Amino acid sequence: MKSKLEEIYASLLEEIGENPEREGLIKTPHRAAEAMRFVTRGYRMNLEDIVNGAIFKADSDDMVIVRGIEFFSMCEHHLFPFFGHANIAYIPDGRIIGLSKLARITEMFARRLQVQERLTVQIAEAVQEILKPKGVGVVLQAKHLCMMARGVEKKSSDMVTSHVLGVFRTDRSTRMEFMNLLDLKEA
Ligand SMILES: Nc1nc2c(ncn2[C@@H]2O[C@H](COP(=O)(O)OP(=O)(O)OP(=O)(O)O)[C@@H](O)[C@H]2O)c(=O)[nH]1
Ligand SMILES: [Zn+2]
Repeated sequence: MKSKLEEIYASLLEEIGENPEREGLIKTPHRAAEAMRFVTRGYRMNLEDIVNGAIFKADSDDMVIVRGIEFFSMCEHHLFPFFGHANIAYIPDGRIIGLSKLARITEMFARRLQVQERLTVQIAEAVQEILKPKGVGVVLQAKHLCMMARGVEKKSSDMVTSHVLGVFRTDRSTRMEFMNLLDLKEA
């Protein structure tokens, strides 16, 4: 039986003037539905499950930065992808988090309909909530297909957003250390 999403994609094909019965398109509603479920799977994830207790005691209070975490998200205005890299830093307060978990947190929020600004804030707040560090800084750099492939058609533009919490907000030198350690070239 066809899922609701498959039926919607079949109607969409008809609506744009295509024949959903032609050979190349027979399985398209099924594939498109699967793809849409994949790029929105973040709605079916939660923070506790993905962090899975991977928080460890540590004495250090030196800045930890994970740079260049790839992400793919979906612009909530056009349902077009935007994609790029996330950079996440924190200052530990007795605890550190498993390295992969910062990428998983990014994935959980990226795989939803988003605007880049909110994605940035949600990642920062999730790290703050689960780890309770002295501060968190997040910088995202991304290219938006809605701006490259349609609309104003600016292919080389990208968007940089940041959100900082705790000492990254109150202490300028911490913030500067973070920004200086980033290597923002191409999204
Ligand atoms: N701030 C922000 N804007 C976004 C993001 N993704 C897409 N947009 C913008 O959302 C806006 C929607 O504008 P509208 O005028 O309602 O829609 P539109 O007619 O399709 O706009 P154009 O893209 O200018 O053709 C556009 O300016 C997009 O570039 C995002 O992550 N953050
Ligand atoms: Zn868009």
